[in-house]
Amino acid sequence: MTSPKTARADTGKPLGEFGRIDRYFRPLASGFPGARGLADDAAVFGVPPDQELVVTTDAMVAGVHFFPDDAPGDIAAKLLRTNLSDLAAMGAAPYAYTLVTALPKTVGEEWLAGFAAGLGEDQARFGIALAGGDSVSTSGPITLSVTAFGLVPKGGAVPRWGGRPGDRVYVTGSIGDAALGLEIAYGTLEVADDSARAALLGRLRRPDPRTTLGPRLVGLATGCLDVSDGLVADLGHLCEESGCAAVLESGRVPLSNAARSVIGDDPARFAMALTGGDDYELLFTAAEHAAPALAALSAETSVPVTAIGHLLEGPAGEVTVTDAQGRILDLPTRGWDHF
Ligand SMILES: Nc1ncnc2c1ncn2[C@@H]1O[C@H](COP(=O)(O)OP(=O)(O)O)[C@@H](O)[C@H]1O
Ligand SMILES: Cc1ncc(C[n+]2csc(CCOP(=O)(O)OP(=O)(O)O)c2C)c(N)n1
Ligand SMILES: [Mg+2]
Ligand SMILES: [Mg+2]
Ligand SMILES: [Mg+2]
Repeated sequence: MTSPKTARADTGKPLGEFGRIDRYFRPLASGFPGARGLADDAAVFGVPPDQELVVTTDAMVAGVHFFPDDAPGDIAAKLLRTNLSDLAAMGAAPYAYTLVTALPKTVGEEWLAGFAAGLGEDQARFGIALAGGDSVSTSGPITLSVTAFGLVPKGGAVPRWGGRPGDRVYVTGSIGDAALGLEIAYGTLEVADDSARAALLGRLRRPDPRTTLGPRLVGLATGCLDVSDGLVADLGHLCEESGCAAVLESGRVPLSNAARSVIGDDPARFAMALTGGDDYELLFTAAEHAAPALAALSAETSVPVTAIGHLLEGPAGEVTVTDAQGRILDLPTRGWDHF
């Protein structure tokens, strides 16, 4: 069903709530009939009979998740991608999303135009459409939330709690870039090499959700989640839910060239990489016999998959981090906690 509505003409006057929806958000919903042209009270969409809907919500607040003066297109990309990362962690393919914007009255149309353009680019990149949302004003900082809907074969969603003692622990891509990028953004880490600096800041601002690899883990991974709070903290979450413990061999944790050069032999920076979060890589477990299939999947999708440890019987949630010599590495924290 398509909406009879089209964007209003530009009259030069402030657009107001509905004018903004018309101009900036309606075009993002045009490819998705269930959005009903953003002209109805709600969206309506079905699910193919052999699939299930996977639903995830994440919010972002200026000053907490991004800097208030970050480019609006980057903010949009991070907002959508962090949610796509949660879909990937469930083994779900992107389908549709809803958007809540709570904006201070000082946020103008230039910001909104950049934000909507960023959403549009990523919608095309990841194959997802806007289905609806809400627009409110706030006397606080910019606050944004996306609810993402994904599709997974019935019964196939990969749980956090499927890990079993003896399983290997794997991570995609590389870890720590965003955490180092955050230190650069705060001005607490000096990086002279421009390309390393740009690479680390880039991973902070525009994470790379593993939307292609995630759905391929259905039936292969025993447990999975995405790394948002920090590698050690999130492995702890998987272990808590799986009722077991883990050993994380820190010497095996994949680092980008930029991260490796910035970390050097500084243990504090290495700890930052292991616990800083914002990675949006997939952290998953699989039985030992799945190793050849995972190697083939990694080659096929061009997404690095690295074995970094294993699960074992032990107190639920306990993560022992070892160094390259097998000694226990003491970390100041496991990861991000909002409270
Ligand atoms: N305010 C809330 N109301 C309901 N469920 C919540 C709330 N906050 C978190 N959760 C749920 O708690 C679990 C852990 O949340 P979270 O750590 O944010 O997961 P993730 O890192 O994947 O976003 C998720 O299942 C999430 O849906
Ligand atoms: C300005 C700024 N300060 C700090 C951070 C770091 N940071 C903020 S929240 C967070 C954890 C992930 O966010 P959360 O809301 O916990 O996402 P979820 O775990 O629900 O996916 C991190 C690492 C940041 N990205 N930007
Ligand atoms: Mg969350
Ligand atoms: Mg998650
Ligand atoms: Mg979190």
